[in-house]
Amino acid sequence: MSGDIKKTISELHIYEKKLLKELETNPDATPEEIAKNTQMDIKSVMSAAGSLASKDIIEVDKDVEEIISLTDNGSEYADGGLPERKILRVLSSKKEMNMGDLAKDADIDKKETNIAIGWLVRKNWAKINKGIVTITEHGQESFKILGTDEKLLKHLQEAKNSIKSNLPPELLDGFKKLNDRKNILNIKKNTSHSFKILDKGEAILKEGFTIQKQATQLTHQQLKDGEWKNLEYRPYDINAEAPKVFPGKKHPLREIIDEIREIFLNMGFSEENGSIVASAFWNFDSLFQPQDHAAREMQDTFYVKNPLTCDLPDQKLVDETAEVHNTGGDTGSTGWQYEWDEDVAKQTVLRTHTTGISTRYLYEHEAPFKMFSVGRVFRRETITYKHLPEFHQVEGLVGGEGVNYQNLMGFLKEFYKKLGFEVRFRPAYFPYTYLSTECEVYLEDKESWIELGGSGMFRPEVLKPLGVDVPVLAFGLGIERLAMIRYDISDIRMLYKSDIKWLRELPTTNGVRL
Ligand SMILES: N[C@@H](Cc1ccccc1)C(=O)O
Repeated sequence: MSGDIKKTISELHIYEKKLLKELETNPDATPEEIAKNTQMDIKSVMSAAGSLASKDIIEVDKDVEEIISLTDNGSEYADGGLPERKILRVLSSKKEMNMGDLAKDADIDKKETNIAIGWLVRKNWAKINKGIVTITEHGQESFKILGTDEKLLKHLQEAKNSIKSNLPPELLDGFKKLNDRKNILNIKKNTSHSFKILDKGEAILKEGFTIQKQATQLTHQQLKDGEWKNLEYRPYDINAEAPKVFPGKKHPLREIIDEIREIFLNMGFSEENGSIVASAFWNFDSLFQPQDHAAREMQDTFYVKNPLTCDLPDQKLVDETAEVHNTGGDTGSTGWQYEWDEDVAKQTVLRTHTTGISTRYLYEHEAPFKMFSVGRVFRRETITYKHLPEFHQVEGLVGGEGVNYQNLMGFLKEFYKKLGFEVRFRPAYFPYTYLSTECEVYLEDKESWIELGGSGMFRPEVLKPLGVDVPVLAFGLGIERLAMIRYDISDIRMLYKSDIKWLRELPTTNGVRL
């Protein structure tokens, strides 16, 4: 028991202790008095009391008092009498009268007269016949005796404010009568609290405690001079509500991009960047995309006006690219069998994929290759829940002796696994790869597979002109769709909406709401 009490004491807040001590010396103190004596504000007193009550240390009683006073109308009745009394008074000397005269003599208005007469008739103090009112014998006898309602009127007029529970019991009946009539009484409710120490509170007081400010922080000095040993410590309240704070944080899309970059860097890839404005040569021709390919048509590609054209790379590369397009050169292919047009290759485009970075990288570097790049790409797409005209891709390639299609599947599987996705592969077609494959992931709520990106082994028609004679695997994967699944959003546009509520509430990848 004593152990329990000690534990309870150690968990008491300083306000609770102050309140308890005050009640010990001043058991009947009101909350206001306690507030004054302990120099707490009334709110703290009440919350400390509530807290003590919840631990069965004290009891909090609530008392509601009804304070009764007279309205102006009620005051008038107290002075001059109730309307029915006035009428009875007039009738007692005149015996019978018509209603109009009665109202005039009694000095009350018609409506009140009617009500009062109705009341007198019901009590058998008066009778009415064809508009003539007469007093009964019973009325004659009793008109001088005041009713309890009239006595209460007098009482209230003298007392001004009366507490209902203090009224003389014989007047309570009068209260009911007056309260049933409108506009005579004002009733105000006053709530007051009183406290009572319970057994557990007594035990705590018996055990004794000091009221000491509880320490929440230690100073260097307190540690040094040993004062920390004498301090009373404020216990932790792990249930206390903490304010929500929303400090700045990375945009979810940026976060997933950085995570992707980290995965590739960890897998030994080096990072490359390119410009979003590119020549058709790098974006299409270097990838053996025929110059009449559908993707180059206006509905898919944004062509740039300024600069309208780009310089082509050095002539040897241009010539070999042209040759491959026209005849296949010495790649074993027949090419596209047309007249490759330099002017088409010079056009400026907003890159439609990041794969142009890959061909350029292969041209500018020596094998072995292991490179990735993250960037924005642009396509004239109709906006839907899974399509945006501008989105991010992560592009990558691995090239060297012995690199093969199985390695490609291995890299992709590994990459998606690290991000937390299970993917499936299906055969696909790209003009620049063979074999080619597309990765897909299942969307639960749409009940469909969604394409995440393409990949394949670069064709000799691509590699030869670039001067590469080792096999190269390559991939280009969409990022927004991954973000959609990761953040469980059903519409890709959410990523660009700047919906501050969503951005704030969304936990960061490591689960912290930061
Ligand atoms: N460029 C393709 C993806 C891809 C990259 C590399 C090789 C094969 C396919 C796309 O944007 O969909």
